[in-house]
Amino acid sequence: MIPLLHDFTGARVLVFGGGPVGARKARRFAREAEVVVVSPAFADRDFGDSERVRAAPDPADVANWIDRVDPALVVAATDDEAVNAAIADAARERGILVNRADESGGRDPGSVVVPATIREDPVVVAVATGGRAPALSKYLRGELEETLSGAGEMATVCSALRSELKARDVAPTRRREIVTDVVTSPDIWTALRTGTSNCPQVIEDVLGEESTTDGDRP
Ligand SMILES: C[C@@]1(CC(=O)O)c2cc3[nH]c(cc4nc(cc5[nH]c(cc(n2)[C@H]1CCC(=O)O)[C@@](C)(CC(=O)O)[C@@H]5CCC(=O)O)C(CC(=O)O)=C4CCC(=O)O)c(CCC(=O)O)c3CC(=O)O
Ligand SMILES: NC(=O)C1=CN([C@@H]2O[C@H](COP(=O)(O)OP(=O)(O)OC[C@H]3O[C@@H](n4cnc5c(N)ncnc54)[C@H](O)[C@@H]3O)[C@@H](O)[C@H]2O)C=CC1
Repeated sequence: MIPLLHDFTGARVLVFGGGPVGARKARRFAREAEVVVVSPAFADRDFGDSERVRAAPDPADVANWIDRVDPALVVAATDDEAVNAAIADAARERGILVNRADESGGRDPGSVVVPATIREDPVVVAVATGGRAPALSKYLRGELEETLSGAGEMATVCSALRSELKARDVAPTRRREIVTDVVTSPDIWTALRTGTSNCPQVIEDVLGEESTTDGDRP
């Protein structure tokens, strides 16, 4: 399986199953997509900003639901294996992505695994184990959260710095050196994490140093 980032803005996601797992997937996709959850019962959970429809389609009905909702992705999160299998078949026949929550390895074409995710916007890190060990994905997410602290702010600094350097016609090789120095500087990481510096301040410091260096050149 190959990790990709998929933009679900304006897309629909159809979730079958209103248990804790269906709720978790609904919350996740509702960040961007229009989510519809179909289930005979809904656990007392947060389903995010999703539409809930009370129904218990049998395996022969799921294709009709998919055709009606016309989703980009279908999630099979019921506790009924025959229903989940029918959902996967119907999605595959229609070329729609499918996430089966009740399956680990041996996945079919078009199937999607939902990774454990760390967000430090705009930085995103996803962890998966090929479906083998979801508990490990969850554990590693916890570990990585600490490592990634400040990465969002660092991304903002790099992006603004690149624009500034381009605007000043700094040569591409020199631009790369400067950005690499910033991103590998333990002092800047610490300053961003502790809030003792911020994006405009870092950029002012770096550009100040760069113009001094320029001035020193023969
Ligand atoms: C294949 C996959 C399909 C998919 O759902 O996309 C899948 C499948 C299954 N999960 C099962 C169990 C558990 N899943 C979790 C947790 C998470 N599971 C997630 C993803 C995935 N789970 C995909 C693979 C990801 C990968 O490659 O690693 C996470 C990362 C993302 C999310 O779901 O949002 C989320 C953590 C989110 C976070 O906190 O960051 C926990 C831990 C807990 O609940 O505390 C347990 C109990 C402990 C255990 O069993 O490991 C079972 C057995 C059911 C049974 O029979 O009992 C199956 C089915 C099977 O394995 O056959
Ligand atoms: N991917 C993951 O992280 C995990 C996956 N699982 C798997 O996912 C499945 C769902 O997990 P839970 O939410 O904990 O189970 P659950 O049993 O609490 O919920 C299942 C939901 O499916 C609904 N349902 C039953 N028949 C349906 C139908 N025909 N159409 C639509 N909805 C229907 C039920 O009303 C219930 O709301 C489990 O059977 C298990 O195999 C379990 C734990 C974690």
